[in-house]
Amino acid sequence: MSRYYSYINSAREIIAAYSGAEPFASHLKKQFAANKKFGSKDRKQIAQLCYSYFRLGKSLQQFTVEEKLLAGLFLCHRSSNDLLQHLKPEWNDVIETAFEKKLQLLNNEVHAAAVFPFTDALSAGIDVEAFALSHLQQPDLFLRIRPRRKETVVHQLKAADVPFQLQGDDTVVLPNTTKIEELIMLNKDAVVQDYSSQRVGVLLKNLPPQTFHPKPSVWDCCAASGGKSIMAKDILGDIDLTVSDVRESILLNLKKRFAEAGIKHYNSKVIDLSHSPFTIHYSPFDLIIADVPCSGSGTWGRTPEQLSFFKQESIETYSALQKKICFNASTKLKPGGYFLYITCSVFKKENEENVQWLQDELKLNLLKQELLIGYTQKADTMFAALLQKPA
Ligand SMILES: C[S@@+](CC[C@H](N)C(=O)[O-])C[C@H]1O[C@@H](n2cnc3c(N)ncnc32)[C@H](O)[C@@H]1O
Repeated sequence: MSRYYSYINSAREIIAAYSGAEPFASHLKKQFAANKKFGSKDRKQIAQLCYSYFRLGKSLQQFTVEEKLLAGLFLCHRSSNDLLQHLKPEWNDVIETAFEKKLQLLNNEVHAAAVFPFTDALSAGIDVEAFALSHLQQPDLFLRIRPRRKETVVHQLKAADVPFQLQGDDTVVLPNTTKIEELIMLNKDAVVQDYSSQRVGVLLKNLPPQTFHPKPSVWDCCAASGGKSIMAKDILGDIDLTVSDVRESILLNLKKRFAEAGIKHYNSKVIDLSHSPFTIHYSPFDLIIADVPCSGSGTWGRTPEQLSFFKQESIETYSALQKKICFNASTKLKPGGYFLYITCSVFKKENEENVQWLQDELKLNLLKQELLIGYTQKADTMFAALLQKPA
């Protein structure tokens, strides 16, 4: 059997063994670890086959897995590929051709509703066709340069001779394959942060700083590894920062990252905000950042297996959890304080419908809400809303 058939077989077996219970990246890692025969070139090719397959979502159901693997490789890539050249040369010959022409070659059977089947649940303002088909491309890697580190970062990227683009004042766009941790001091000089996530910062930049005495007290109540906290510190300057998340192991990652970022003074606590009551020191807060757990549907370009494995019923479960977290967190907001609600979801039940609930049930005033469209820029799509508690 040629090595190309062997790649196809391996990809087919790895996909067949995947249940959707964990991220596909973890499954793939375990499969490769259990199968030492794969060298790094083999792993790269097999991973590319699997990811391209998942990018097609529920399209081409009538194809065999082998045909779908090849179709994925053909549609999701724009440069010649040895495997395709060997097994489907007529497609490899036209791999650089316009996307619409490639779709025609597949009888237009790869279309929006087949790639992304949850279109009726989308937030307002999403171009269904463009959003769904954006999943066929791997998103870029984005960095947010930290204050006063631009020269250093640009110098290091130039010295490493990697292709990069500066976007706006402090965003760097890189190919997703860049091993950025080997090139710059991550977290000290720049953080890996999607472009849309960086745009949430605009809402923080517009807060009136003179209203906080002596400095803003901020609680990042779903902090994970602290991406939004580091951004809040970079934008708001000297803040009294409290971080919490549901598990200690998550906060351990945050502590490591904060040490690299030079953030020394903060309070941290494990809090499960789906339960009440709970205690937290230093409350009430001037600003609560609620970057809530969500479907992640705005980021499936990075986890395309979700296009096949996500269950629409989960949207309701996430929406209910988000309401609980917001209800509990908002009890620690000062009168006149700000509540920043964030998701990386494209579903209205997690976005504008929850913001309506925050207004109706928690009596918060909406200052601004925005769907942060990323699919036109090879970035994630997110949603953010800034609300204020009446004084
Ligand atoms: C979208 S992530 C936050 C990302 C983070 N703000 C950042 O910028 O890196 C959501 C976080 O909510 C946490 N979470 C999930 N359930 C929770 C709960 N019941 N109470 C508090 N946090 C929870 C998750 O552990 C996860 O870290």
